[in-house]
Amino acid sequence: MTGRGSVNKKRRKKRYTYESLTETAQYLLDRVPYQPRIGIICGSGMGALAEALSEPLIFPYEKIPNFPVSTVEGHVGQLVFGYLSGVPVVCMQGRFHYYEGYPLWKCAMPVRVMKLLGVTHLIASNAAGGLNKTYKVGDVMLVKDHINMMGFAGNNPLQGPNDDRFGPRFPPMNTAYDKFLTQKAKQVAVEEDLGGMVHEGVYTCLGGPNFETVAELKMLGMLGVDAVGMSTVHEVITARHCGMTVLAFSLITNMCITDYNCYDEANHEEVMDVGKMRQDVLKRFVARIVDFIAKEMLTKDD
Ligand SMILES: O=P(O)(O)O[C@@H]1C[C@H](O)[C@@H](CO)O1
Ligand SMILES: Nc1nc2[nH]cnc2c(=O)[nH]1
Repeated sequence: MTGRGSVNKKRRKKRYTYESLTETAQYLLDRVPYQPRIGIICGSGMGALAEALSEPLIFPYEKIPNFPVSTVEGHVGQLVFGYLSGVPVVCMQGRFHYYEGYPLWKCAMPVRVMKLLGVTHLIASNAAGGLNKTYKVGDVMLVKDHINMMGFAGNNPLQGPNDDRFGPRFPPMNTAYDKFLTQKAKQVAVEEDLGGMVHEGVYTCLGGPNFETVAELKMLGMLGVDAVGMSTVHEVITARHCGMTVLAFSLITNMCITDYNCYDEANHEEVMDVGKMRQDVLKRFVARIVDFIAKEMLTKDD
């Protein structure tokens, strides 16, 4: 390969360093008059979560040094800083997926940037297919654990040289999802009248972009998976590696089809429609959780 092609290939492969990520964070800190403490990642169709922020400062990904760009419909592709429940937060309105052609370390890169910005708590949302038969479209599943399917095949966002300034070579993952915060989120859900629609379950991320076959879904069900998606796991691993406290939830946007006699098909339009349908209730839900983190958890970290 010669000329532009080889230059692009080198760029794609070049890993971020602590220094290059610091440069990205510094670019943002030079333009934002505060440090966000809570990071929020919007799932497919859930970009409206960022619209709840007051005094928004918006940075399109293509303008941020070293940032990848969003290529998926329903992921606007911008970082939004602002206040939610009076708390300074940063929100990813659009995330990166493996199927877009980005390696997992690149998909998870914004989490490390958040860390360098001062974020200590991450709220990651996603759209997912419901595999647990008791779930319904529009329900919310608080993630209590994940199965890193891609990791089974050796694909992990922490693969490659470890930088101890972010975290240890061998991070534990049995406490990935904060129990205290998850319990509180459940309580908030009941108070917000989401009660019957909120579950706790196991999420898995597949590489995508295709939705699953019936046999694949049957297998995942046997493994104990409650909801299937194409994101979040690599972000959570990266966040836990650098010591962040994590809450994650899935919006169940479609039920997984495990019946060979059913001819319905999963599709991205439906995923986005359900995200829009639930956007107001999710905005309130996330705002309450941010309020709780600020009052009950941030002070302890200071
Ligand atoms: O970014 P998330 O995980 O919310 O997006 C899900 C997975 C695919 O990107 C897309 C499929 O419709 O929704
Ligand atoms: N892998 C996967 N991702 C999704 N995102 C939204 N729905 C689904 C689904 O059914 N499968």
